[in-house]
Amino acid sequence: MNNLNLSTQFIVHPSGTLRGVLRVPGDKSISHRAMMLGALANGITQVSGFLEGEDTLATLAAFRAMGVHIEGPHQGQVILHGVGLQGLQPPTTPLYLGNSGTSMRLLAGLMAGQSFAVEMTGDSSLSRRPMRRVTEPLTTMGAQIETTAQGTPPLRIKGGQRLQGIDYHLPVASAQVKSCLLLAGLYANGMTCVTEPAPTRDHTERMLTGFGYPIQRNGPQVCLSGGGQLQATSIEVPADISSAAFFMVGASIATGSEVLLEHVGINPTRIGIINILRQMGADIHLHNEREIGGEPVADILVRASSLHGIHIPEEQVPLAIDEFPVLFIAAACARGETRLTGAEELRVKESDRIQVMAEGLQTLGIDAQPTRDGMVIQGGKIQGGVIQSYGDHRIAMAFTMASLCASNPIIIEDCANVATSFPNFVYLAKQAGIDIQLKVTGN
Ligand SMILES: O=C(O)C1=C[C@@H](OP(=O)(O)O)[C@@H](O)[C@H](O)C1
Ligand SMILES: C=C(OP(=O)(O)O)C(=O)O
Repeated sequence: MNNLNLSTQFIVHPSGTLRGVLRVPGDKSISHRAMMLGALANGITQVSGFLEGEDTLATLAAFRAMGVHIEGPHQGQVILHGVGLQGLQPPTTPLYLGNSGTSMRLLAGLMAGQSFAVEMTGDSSLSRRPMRRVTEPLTTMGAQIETTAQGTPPLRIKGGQRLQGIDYHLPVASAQVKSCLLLAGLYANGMTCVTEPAPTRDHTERMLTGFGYPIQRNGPQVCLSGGGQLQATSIEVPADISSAAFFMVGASIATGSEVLLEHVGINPTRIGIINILRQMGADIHLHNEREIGGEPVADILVRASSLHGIHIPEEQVPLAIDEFPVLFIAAACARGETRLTGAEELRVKESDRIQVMAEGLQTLGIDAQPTRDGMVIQGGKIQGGVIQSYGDHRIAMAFTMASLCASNPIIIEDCANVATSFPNFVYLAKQAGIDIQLKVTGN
C-alpha cells in the first residue's frame, strides 16, 4: 500500500530458466500468530524468521498501539515483552490493518475478550471483505460488534462483555474463522469448540500448544477452555510455502530449470501446492525434512517438467487456498484442460481471484472460463500483454511467473501490495533468472 499516489508496475520479459538456491521470507500466517501469542504471553518471546511484510507489520503495530513493548523487527528477529492475557491497554486511535484479512479476523476474536472498545479499519480491499463470518459467531459468544450494513469493516468492538464458550460448526473451511473463535475462547467462560468441514491450516493450534495452552483435538473438532495462561517461548518461523509456490510453479514451467527452496514450512495443512503440482506431473523432491518449533520444514527441489491438466481434487482446495493464482498459470502452461471446482472462497480474497485471473489469462490469449466456484483452463500459448492485478499481491506475482512461458513481455499494473507478503520478491525473482523491472511512477 502506498498513499502517495504512486503506481508500481512490473515489466517482465520472457526469460529462459529458473536456477539457484532461494530462501523466501517467513511464513505470513505463523508470523501473525507469533505476534499475537507472544504479546499476550507471560514473559519474553523471541521470534526469528519473522516476515517483515506489511500485513504482519500491521499486526505488530496493533500490539504496540495496545502498550506491548516489542523490539525489532531486525533481520527477522522480534522480541516481545508479553503482557499476559489481561495486560493490553486501550489503543488511542483505531487499529489500521492495511490489506490484511488475517490481522482483522484473528484480532476480532482477541479484541472481543478485552475490557475496552476497539475500532479496526483497513485499506479499500480489506474494507470490502466479509466479516460476518467472524462477527456472527462472536456475537453468539456475547461480543458486541458493529460492521457496515454490508457486514464489512470497519469493525467496532464494544469490549467489556463476558464471553461464553461456543460449539461452532464452520459453514466455510476457514482457518481465519477457526483461529478467531479459538482466540476469543481464551477469554470465554467454559469450553469453545470449533468443527471444520475440511482441514484448514492448523498453525494456531500448534502455536497454542507451543505456548503451553492445553487444547483438545478430536478429528475435525478442536476445543479449548478459557481462563488459562500463555507461557512465553521462542519461535523460529519457517519460509512461507505460499511464497515458495511462485518459484515452484516457475521452475516447473520454464524449460531446464532447477531451484532449491530452503527451509520451507511443509505443514500437511499447507502442502496442497505440492500435491496438486505433482498430480500435474511436476518434479518436486523434499530434502532434509525436519521439525522446528512444532512445524515441519524441508528444502524443496523443483525441476522443470512437462505438466498436464487435471481436475483438482476438492479436498486439496483449502490446503492450497492462496496458491490458486499461480496454479492457474501452471494450468495455462500445461497440456490439456485443468478444472477447479469447490473454490468459491477465492472470490472474497484481496480481489476476486477467479474473475481477475480469468481476465488476465484471457488477455494473454489463454482460454480461461470462470465458473461460480472455480475455473476451466485450456493450456495454450501465452502471449504478452498488460495485466491488471487490482492491487492483489498474489495476482501480481502469479503473472510474473507467466513470463517464463510467454512469447512477449508482460506488464503488470498495481503491484505495490506485493510488499504485504513478499517484500523482496523482485530481488529474488531477478536472482533466480527472471527478467523483471520494477517501475514506480507518480500521478
Ligand atoms: O489463517 C490464516 O493465516 C490464513 C487463512 C486463509 O484464509 P481463510 O481462512 O479465509 O481461508 C488464507 O487465505 C490467508 O492468507 C491466511
Ligand atoms: C488471502 C490472503 O491474506 P489475508 O486474508 O490475510 O488478507 C493472502 O495472503 O493470499
